[in-house]
Amino acid sequence: MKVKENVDVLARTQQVIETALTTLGYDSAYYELMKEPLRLLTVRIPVKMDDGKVKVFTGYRAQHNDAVGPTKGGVRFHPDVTQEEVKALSMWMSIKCGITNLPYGGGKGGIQCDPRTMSFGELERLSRGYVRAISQLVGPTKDIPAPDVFTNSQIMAWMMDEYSRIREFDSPGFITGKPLVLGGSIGRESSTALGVSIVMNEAAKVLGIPIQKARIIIQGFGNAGSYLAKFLHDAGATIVGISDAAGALYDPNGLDIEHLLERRDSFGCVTNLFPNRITNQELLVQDCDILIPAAIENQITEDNAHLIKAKLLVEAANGPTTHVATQILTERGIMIVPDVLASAGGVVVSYFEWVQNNQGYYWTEEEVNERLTKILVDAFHNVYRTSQEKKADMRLSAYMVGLKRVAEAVRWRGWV
Ligand SMILES: NC(=O)C1=CN([C@@H]2O[C@H](COP(=O)(O)OP(=O)(O)OC[C@H]3O[C@@H](n4cnc5c(N)ncnc54)[C@H](O)[C@@H]3O)[C@@H](O)[C@H]2O)C=CC1
Ligand SMILES: O=C(O)CCC(=O)C(=O)O
Repeated sequence: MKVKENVDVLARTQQVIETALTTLGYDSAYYELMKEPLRLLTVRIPVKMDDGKVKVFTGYRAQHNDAVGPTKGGVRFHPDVTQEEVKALSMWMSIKCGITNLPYGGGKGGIQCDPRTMSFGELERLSRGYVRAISQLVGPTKDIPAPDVFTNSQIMAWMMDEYSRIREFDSPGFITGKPLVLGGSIGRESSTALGVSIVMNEAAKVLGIPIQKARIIIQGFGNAGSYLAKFLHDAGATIVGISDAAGALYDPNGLDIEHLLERRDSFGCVTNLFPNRITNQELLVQDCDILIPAAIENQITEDNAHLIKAKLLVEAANGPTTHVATQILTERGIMIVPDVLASAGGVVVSYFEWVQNNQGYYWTEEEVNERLTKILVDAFHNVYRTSQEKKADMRLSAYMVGLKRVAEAVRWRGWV
């Protein structure tokens, strides 16, 4: 009987990190240091619920490596959050920051909860409780959180306010993804999607796919997926499929994106309004030129990789494709723009937000977009060139580019 592939995100990340460091010629001590976060904090957060009862939530904050600079990465609120997932997510952040030359290492946080079933007040108390629990470990020069799945600018605002109260001074640089009036950056909300479209354009040029004629499927209709649908639709592409946690919609003639954007709820759900929806798994194997997973991990596995019809897979989500699926798709000649490159636009504009907070001087939309575009176009070509030179797949190449920067900082500091 065939053994099922191990889809554990931490194990597969460690595997690629080890291969990347070995290929780059670093000795095993570098891998020993980087195969786990330097620090992982687990916290228990008591929250008074609206019915008067206390519910205790589990949360995490992982700091993968701070040799390059303070750690940086989002906080997710999701029922499936685990310690292993948060660790892997923090490692991916180190690689993203390395690829884009940001002065950060990787961090990530998460709370096991379902914000879709919680009131505004309960969410505020949970967000503030999380900050109180992790406040010793984080800060504008230590570790800077940001939004991720099911967290948004309101949650960032509560977290920033709680941190400022604890420290007794206004600390906008503690967190990014804030509302503009509290020191947010123009363009942060749409930056992950804009970044995906920038690197996708570069990949499409390499493959000779004209975006205006491309048929595109996007899995996930939240922050990343919905802005992406808008940008690509506005650029003339045909969005033939979208999905959310409730299911998926597919129309080979193109979906009415404006209507779907108007009807989606604050958790990125809209397909529940349509009786003709299909499943997320059915959507992924429909006909298209470009497939963009923008939801959660482990969506493309050994079970469906051989059925994918797209010529280009652009990973807006973190970790959507397993190790075996990466091999199958690469062998089939399908180009993968890996998560650590494709979804880096968010952290790049978060960095711009932090710089603006430190300066107290705010940039225009043109300045943000121009700088973001330059960083990501360079990053794409650096990773693509590495893949050609080393005859490596795009994921391994991205890990090599990102980890080299971390390894060099580790070496100069004399840690290894
Ligand atoms: N928001 C950001 O700045 C960044 C987000 N990302 C990644 O992009 C992906 C999406 O994040 P956001 O758009 O921010 O989150 P979001 O919370 O705004 O949207 C999540 C979307 O995924 C859908 N979803 C949730 N569970 C699902 C499931 N089991 N099956 C199918 N769909 C499901 C939701 O319905 C929603 O449409 C995540 O992997 C995240 O880590 C990466 C870089 C930055
Ligand atoms: O904006 C940030 O600092 C981090 C975004 C993030 O969590 C990610 O890229 O996965």
